[in-house]
Amino acid sequence: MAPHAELDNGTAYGVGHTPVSASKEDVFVVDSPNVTYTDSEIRSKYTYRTTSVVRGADGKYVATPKETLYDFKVDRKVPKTGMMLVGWGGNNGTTVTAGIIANRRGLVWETREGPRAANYYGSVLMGSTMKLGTDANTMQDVNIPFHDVLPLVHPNDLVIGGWDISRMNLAAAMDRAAVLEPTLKAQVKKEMSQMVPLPSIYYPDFIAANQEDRADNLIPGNKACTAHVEKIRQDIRDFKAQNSLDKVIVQWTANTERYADILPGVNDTAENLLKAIENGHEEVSPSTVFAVACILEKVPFINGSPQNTFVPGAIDLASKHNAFIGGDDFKSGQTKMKSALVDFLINAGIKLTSIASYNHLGNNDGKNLSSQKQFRSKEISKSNVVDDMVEANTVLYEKGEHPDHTVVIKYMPAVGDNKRALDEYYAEIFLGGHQTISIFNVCEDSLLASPLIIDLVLVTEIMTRIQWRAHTDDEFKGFHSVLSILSYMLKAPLTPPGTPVINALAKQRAALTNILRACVGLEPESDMTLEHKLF
Ligand SMILES: NC(=O)c1ccc[n+]([C@@H]2O[C@H](COP(=O)([O-])OP(=O)(O)OC[C@H]3O[C@@H](n4cnc5c(N)ncnc54)[C@H](O)[C@@H]3O)[C@@H](O)[C@H]2O)c1
Ligand SMILES: O=P([O-])([O-])O[C@@H]1[C@@H](O)[C@H](O)[C@@H](O)[C@H](O)[C@@H]1O
Repeated sequence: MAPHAELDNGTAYGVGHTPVSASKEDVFVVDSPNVTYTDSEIRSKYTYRTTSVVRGADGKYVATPKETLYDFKVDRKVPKTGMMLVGWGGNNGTTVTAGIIANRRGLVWETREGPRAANYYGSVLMGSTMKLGTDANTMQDVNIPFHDVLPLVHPNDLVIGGWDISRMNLAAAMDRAAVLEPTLKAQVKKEMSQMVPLPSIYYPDFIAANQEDRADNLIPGNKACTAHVEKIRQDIRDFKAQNSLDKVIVQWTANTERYADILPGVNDTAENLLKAIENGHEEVSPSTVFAVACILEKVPFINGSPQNTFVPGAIDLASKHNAFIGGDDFKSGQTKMKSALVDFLINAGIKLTSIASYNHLGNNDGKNLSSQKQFRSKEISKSNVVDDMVEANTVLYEKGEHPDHTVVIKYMPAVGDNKRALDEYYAEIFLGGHQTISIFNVCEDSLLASPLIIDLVLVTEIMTRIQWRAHTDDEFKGFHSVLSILSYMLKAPLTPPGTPVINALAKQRAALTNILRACVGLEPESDMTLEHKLF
């Protein structure tokens, strides 16, 4: 094998060699002096290119191209991974569980439109592709399944468990959810009937009073306490041991809670939050107790609902423990469409002036959201999704100017999980004209959200196997504990304190794609295709 170029800090990279250890499962191998494969890891030396801008006294910007050298290291061993859902007995929890079982067993079931086979449509990792590069001979794009970019966990291999305040087993809860075809349910019923959610914590003031009738599977105590944190931690350890897992990822897919007040001395720092829990402070929510338990257990915790689970004290605690957290609020249908459409309109130079965003739905989530405090949490996450795109366009919008934006959600039991979203986008166009876009979008909410739960687990899990260092440093470390890379799947992306929130859907997907590409030494996806323009 050709000699390795020894780099200052002892990292060896091949020099013009053919990688010898890319495993047979790999769809591709990167042949570069900056990428080295061993049986246990992929190492890459990555040049991160940005543009640093300063504004001179004359008001002119000075843009300076900047290069930063990073080393990335990916652990290639795919761990046996558990996914524990808080709210496992809900519409999303039962649907994602049935969906993974159906895929694992390759099930086919009869429907009115004929037979349907299990799939992972709606998962960006399992259902989409990324451009690997250009065919050296035909000059055509070569695209690969997104899932193949790095050695990711396969959802079929996930071991699933979780908690619910309702004791209903997963088969009965699946019937209660009324999401799936009877012919599919019949095939997974037996296996799911053996799945029973662990008892959970229930602090009535945080979710709608109309949820009380399901609360029959409770850990004693109706406000935060250290015992609750320790019980959840023990549940996680027990689940991991009983299933011989290497890793566990926890997600909140329980009901939307009201916002917690941010109180100095209570939840503003890690120390105060732990003290508040010890003292049974009533402003600490169940979701924050779960987050604290996961952080202390160093198990990643993702919030799929819109409430402010990650109060400043929780973010501080995660950072101190180098524990991954991510959120908020799955971005499944109406908002996903909004983040793409607003991106398109504003970046086409069309001045969006109002967004009317209405929907009605009849599932239990909608029932919980019929309570004003819980709706307010959702209204915030559904409203803020346009802010970055508006603020970035100073040609269309004055500072502080933004489109009118209203969000309405109504509970209409008859339509069940099949939410009806009606949107109107109203914009100013050339020479005083207007464009009005009206959308009627039936979102089968749980069938749209479940693939996101899978993507969130798979991306979070690989992030626990990626380390980085500045090329001149000796020590590798993990990404920041707040996983903003998850933003594509979330309405209100949580980002490291002080960093910008990106909601534009295309940018979010590009960030996810290009960070994972960098970990195997590949340049960011470029649509310049100069090879097709300069000849
Ligand atoms: N498309 C979608 O379905 C979608 C999109 C974005 C966000 N969400 C959010 O995901 C969450 C779940 O949605 P869903 O449709 O599955 O709702 P759901 O009401 O069907 O399920 C929620 C489950 O959480 C349980 N629960 C409530 N409090 C709990 C606690 N403290 N501990 C454990 N379990 C608890 C409930 O018993 C219920 O089974 C909601 O907050 C919803 O706003 C859903
Ligand atoms: O993701 P999305 O379709 O924009 O938003 C949805 C809302 O429209 C719906 O009312 C709510 O019940 C779901 O939890 C979800 O938040």
